[in-house]
Amino acid sequence: MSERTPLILVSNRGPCTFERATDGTLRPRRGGGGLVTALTGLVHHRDALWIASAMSEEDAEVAERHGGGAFTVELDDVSYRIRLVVSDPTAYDRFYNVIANPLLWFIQHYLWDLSNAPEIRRAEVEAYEYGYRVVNEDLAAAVLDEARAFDEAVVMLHDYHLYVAPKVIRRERPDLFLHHFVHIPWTQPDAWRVLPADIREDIYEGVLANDIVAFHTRAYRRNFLLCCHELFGLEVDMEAGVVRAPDGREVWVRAYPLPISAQTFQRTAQRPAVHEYEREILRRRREHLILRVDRADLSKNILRGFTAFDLFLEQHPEFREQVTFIAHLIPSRQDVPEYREYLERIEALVAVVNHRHGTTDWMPIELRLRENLEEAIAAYKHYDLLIVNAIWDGMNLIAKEGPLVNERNGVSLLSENTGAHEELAEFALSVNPFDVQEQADAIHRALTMSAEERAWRAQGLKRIIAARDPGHWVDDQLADIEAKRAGRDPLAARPH
Ligand SMILES: O=P(O)(O)OC[C@H]1O[C@@H](O)[C@H](O)[C@@H](O)[C@@H]1O
Repeated sequence: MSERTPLILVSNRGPCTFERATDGTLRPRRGGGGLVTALTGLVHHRDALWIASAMSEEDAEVAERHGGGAFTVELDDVSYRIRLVVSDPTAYDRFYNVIANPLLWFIQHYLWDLSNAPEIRRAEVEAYEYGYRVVNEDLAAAVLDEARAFDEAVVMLHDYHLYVAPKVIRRERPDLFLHHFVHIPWTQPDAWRVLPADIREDIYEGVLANDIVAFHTRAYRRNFLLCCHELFGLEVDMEAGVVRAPDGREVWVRAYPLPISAQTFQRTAQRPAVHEYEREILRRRREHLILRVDRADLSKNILRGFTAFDLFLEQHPEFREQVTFIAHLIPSRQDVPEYREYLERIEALVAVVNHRHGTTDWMPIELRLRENLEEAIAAYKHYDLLIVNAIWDGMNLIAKEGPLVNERNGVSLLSENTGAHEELAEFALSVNPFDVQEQADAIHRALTMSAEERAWRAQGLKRIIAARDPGHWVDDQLADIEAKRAGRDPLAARPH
């Protein structure tokens, strides 16, 4: 693919949201989450226009000021060319708070089993029709508008918010190359049966309108192929990773595990604000420091993590007053009732554990409910144990960021259901996210591990994490785009 082939990125959340400063001006603030990190790697690598939803009134105001067109934003030394798309607020609310989160997010993290899945009523069907589809059509319209200037372009769509947009784009512009990266797990066929058949079909038709569908791991890639075959009887080649779409086109299905940028992250870890927070941690730390950093999301399995810690303290009372568990939790999606309740349950459980084991001058769990990158990085540097016990997680970048900058040969407790586990299993302590006793035992093992084993594990993790950067991730995808455009055989392209 030529360096000059225009690249259009599309995602619901853009690189920043706008906030009103005290002087009344609108200032960009970097968006959180793995997706923004991943796409920033892409923007670093290639000139690209990034189309995203206006997620707040302030975003909409900025979009309006630019006449709905593209503009440039400078953020943390990166220059982004973005276009914010304003959708009808009611449609957007249905799209984000009824369909994308929770419905699709829950299905794709197995957060329901089929006995406690939600009732689908007219409200959900209408939210799909008049919310999810509408926002997808709005974003697709912006892509078509931007692509009008080009004879050819590659459109890279991202995540579960945009499953329908590709078919809207393809209908108008079959010549554009459509590549869709799904950053969250793809679950097995039965999980998708929660959706009414016509919605399920609409979603798969949408995703299969792409030329390439991409995931972080081979397991999600396999699940997607299985779904195409079992739910829709489509012809799939599991080995080559190819599915024949209903209209006869070949769709490639690929896995590209997302790396972090070691260089950029290490630079961020040297900011003066990080050093300031480190001093505070060093002043207050006990013998052992356990850390977790997560969005307060049900998929992150935060309650079971605290229960495991509770068990550990009960079974190993000699560790009381010796260990502190800092939990940096970023409140997220608070307009969705399940998320609000989850946060309440987290706070209640922390109060119980602290009450049960705490003493007058020791609080076992310290809950930090805020987003503060520098504070979190300071804690990364000084943990003895990092807990990542997600029920399911597309990749989980915390599992990579923490070990990269940690300075104490800290151990990683890592759920076997995270995408990162495919790469890091050898050097982490793998756990089953449901098995709280196993997690309690792993906490004990980590805190009593020999210095040699800790060093061996920590160095192994650092080596794997630093070996690849987002440039490789982007190059692999661009190489496959090139191969497919050139009509090459999928098996002859690089192995997946
Ligand atoms: O709802 P939000 O805050 O935009 O978060 C969405 C993102 O959440 C992140 O946790 C996921 O890794 C991304 O895949 C996803 O796009």
